[in-house]
Amino acid sequence: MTEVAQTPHIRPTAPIASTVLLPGDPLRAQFIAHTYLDDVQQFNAVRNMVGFTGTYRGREISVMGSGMGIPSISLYAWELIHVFGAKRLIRIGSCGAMQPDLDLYDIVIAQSASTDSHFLHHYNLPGTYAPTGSYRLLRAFDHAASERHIDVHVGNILSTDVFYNAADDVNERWAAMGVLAVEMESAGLYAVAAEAGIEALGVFTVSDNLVTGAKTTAHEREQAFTQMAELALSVAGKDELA
Ligand SMILES: O=P(O)(O)O[C@H]1O[C@H](CO)[C@@H](O)[C@H]1O
Ligand SMILES: O=c1cc[nH]c(=O)[nH]1
Repeated sequence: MTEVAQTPHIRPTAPIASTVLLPGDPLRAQFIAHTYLDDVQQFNAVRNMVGFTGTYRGREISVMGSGMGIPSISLYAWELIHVFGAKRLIRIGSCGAMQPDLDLYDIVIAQSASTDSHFLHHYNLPGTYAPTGSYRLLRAFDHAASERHIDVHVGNILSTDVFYNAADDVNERWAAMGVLAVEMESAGLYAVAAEAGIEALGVFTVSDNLVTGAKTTAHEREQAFTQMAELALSVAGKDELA
């Protein structure tokens, strides 16, 4: 009998699709799987980092929590790619807007992800690497959004290691460089995907605005980011990306 591959963090009890949506919050993964996918099977429960596979408009798609921060998403992304054959990883996260004109629930797409993390140093490159999202996925998202008359903000975001920063001017300094919003994973995801030669993109719903102080609740962050989930599913379900 062939043994099913497993890792310290993923012990599959069902197939894993080649396209995986990755919200940070495992309960957001569960909500999306049960709200949108047909024939859902849970494939992972290790550490309660639940993952599910089902079909969306007939195409197999998985959705799994990535946890918070680059150390967490990078190990799940690495295992999904190198052990379970994932070809497209789409992060669907929440972000804090750094620009005043971004409203709660606006959609941000990370063309690139600046970072204050040291994670990229382990690639030992002779310069500063620029983590970049997949242009093909970005174009598909942009297209899907304009078909639905949804405005998206596309640009550079910050993937930070520090949610509660002791210095009080960091957000303004990144914002002055045109950075749209802050989250905590995409720079690591983009690097892991780039090294493996697969596609990745980070898409976000604005959960709070660091300039105006507006914010959503934990429950809204789990269950109310439906526009982003629907966009991601429509892109993941496209034949031309398979
Ligand atoms: O809502 P998720 O996808 O977890 O994303 C954001 O929220 C968490 C912080 O609250 C970090 O993981 C950050 O990147
Ligand atoms: O990482 C994050 C995510 C949402 N809002 C923030 O301020 N930071």
